[in-house]
Amino acid sequence: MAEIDAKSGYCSRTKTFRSLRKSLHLPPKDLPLSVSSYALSLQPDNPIANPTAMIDCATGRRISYENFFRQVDTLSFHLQSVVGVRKDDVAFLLCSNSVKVPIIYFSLLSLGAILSPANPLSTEAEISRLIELCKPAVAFSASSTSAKLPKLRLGTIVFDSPEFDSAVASESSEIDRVEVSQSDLAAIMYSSGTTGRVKGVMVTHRNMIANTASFKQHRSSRRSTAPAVTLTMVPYFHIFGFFAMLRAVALRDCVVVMERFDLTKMMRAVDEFRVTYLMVVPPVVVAMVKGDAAAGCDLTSLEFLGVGAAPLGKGVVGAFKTKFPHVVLEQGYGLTESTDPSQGQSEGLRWGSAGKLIGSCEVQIVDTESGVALGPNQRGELWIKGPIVMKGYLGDAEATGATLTPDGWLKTGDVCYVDEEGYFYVVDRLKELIKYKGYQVAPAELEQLLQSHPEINDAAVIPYPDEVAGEIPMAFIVRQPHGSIDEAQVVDFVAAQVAPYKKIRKVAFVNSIPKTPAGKILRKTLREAIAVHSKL
Ligand SMILES: CC(C)(COP(=O)(O)OP(=O)(O)OC[C@H]1O[C@@H](n2cnc3c(N)ncnc32)[C@H](O)[C@@H]1OP(=O)(O)O)[C@@H](O)C(=O)NCCC(=O)NCCSC(=O)/C=C/c1ccc(O)cc1
Repeated sequence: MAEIDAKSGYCSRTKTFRSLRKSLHLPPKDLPLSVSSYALSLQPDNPIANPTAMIDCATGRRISYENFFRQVDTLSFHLQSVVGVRKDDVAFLLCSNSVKVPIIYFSLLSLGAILSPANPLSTEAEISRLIELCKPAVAFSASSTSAKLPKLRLGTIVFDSPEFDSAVASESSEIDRVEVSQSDLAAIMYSSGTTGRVKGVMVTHRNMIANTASFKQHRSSRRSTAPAVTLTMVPYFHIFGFFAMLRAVALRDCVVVMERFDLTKMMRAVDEFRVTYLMVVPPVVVAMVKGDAAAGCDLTSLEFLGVGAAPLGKGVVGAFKTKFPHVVLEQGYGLTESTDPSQGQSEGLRWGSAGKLIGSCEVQIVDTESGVALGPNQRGELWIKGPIVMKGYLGDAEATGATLTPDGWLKTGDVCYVDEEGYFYVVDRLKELIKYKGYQVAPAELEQLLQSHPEINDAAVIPYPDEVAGEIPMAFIVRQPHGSIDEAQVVDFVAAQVAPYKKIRKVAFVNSIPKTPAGKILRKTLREAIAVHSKL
């Protein structure tokens, strides 16, 4: 069609950018299919039959694919026949990375149960807010975190227990077949979206199938015949790590599971297990570039570094390329609400770009003032449409309506532009969010806590640039007239009530907080003041 520019994908008639990649090869929409069945159906396509499914990075223990599938089946049988898990039951998961987590995820998905994973470092108060949202029937937890969970209808399964081990090792029979539609919910993931309060993102099986299909298409350009080995240190309780693991299993990679990030151990694991793919967040790239943790390690197996969840500075990209010239560094762009709409391309990468739009999707760049859709090289809010876009926020019609348009566009809250060759660039953020080490921190949540302190009259929280973490939460505090609260007391007060990544890490005392006449905090004014101050 002449109205679509072949280089940028921009359609002058609809004012949208179309994907320049092949359409995704997706199963018919109305075919009953869970993402677990879809993932397993892709496996035989892999020309390199990889026998090992998982390696526990800490112990070197291996689980073969044969054993992995057997354990998934046995656990599914146990969950269905002993625990009583049924289709559409929500399973709340409080698990750090472990080789058992993929087994739990695949079992639950095959039963049509809905996964709802959360950060195990969350406090009891944070967890009870999530539980209120997703109303789980059952939970999975490590023994160290199970006390933070309330009593649930089908109880809590402690996965580092002898009972769990015997449940996955016992004899099992076929499960009662469960028909899962692609439009059914596969997961409820947590995000603060473009505003403060935590929301449950409804991710469907179709969303996950589309994401996996896109990844498979992307991978087909790989030339090496060595077995693909993916090391995942990013947590499986967020969409980035979840998908890194799911897609690696779908492509029959060997997955090296790292529970807790440690740079030296990660480098040694790349060497020892001949890792080809490493999925990381920007602070890890910064650490790889700076230190000498790679000294003495043979990293020649490493082909690809996938970076997501937060922006990566140009300087870091350059330094990485100098230090690891044989490794392709690809930045992707993704959010929980849309999985990943763009992926880097190994051929012709652009510095600072998050790659090109995946197949079967379209985007618009919308002027934030006028609402008019813009063309190539113009900056505006990124809107996305396609099979990867979430169903909405659980039980929150207001937030869903503010984020999804009636004709299916997802407003991302990110300011982007698409260049004349169809490359994406993320340049700013409209949403009120802090990205600490790739984790989302909602300023409004911290402000609410601060404002509850008797010695604090008013408070505002903004992102403060940090070389290692990307951004840290900084609080501006107005003391009560006779209040004497100091920096350490502010930090400790918040730290006692939130997961460690949400801690306030910098404090300034001010006389007033700049606000609009309607009382909305002018965070931009505070951010600009900080920018000027830090240049002095
Ligand atoms: C490896 C990191 C970068 C660094 O690890 P760390 O330094 O050990 O710190 P932690 O983050 O594990 O822990 C945070 C804090 O909690 C502390 N902590 C730790 N475990 C404990 C403990 N058991 N007791 C008490 N304190 C503790 C820990 O010490 C630390 O404190 P501090 O040093 O003060 O920051 C880690 O932060 C990390 O994995 N971050 C990734 C977060 C993440 O996955 N985000 C993705 C969100 S989803 C998304 O954006 C999607 C994007 C996407 C993009 C592209 C796509 O293609 C698709 C999708």
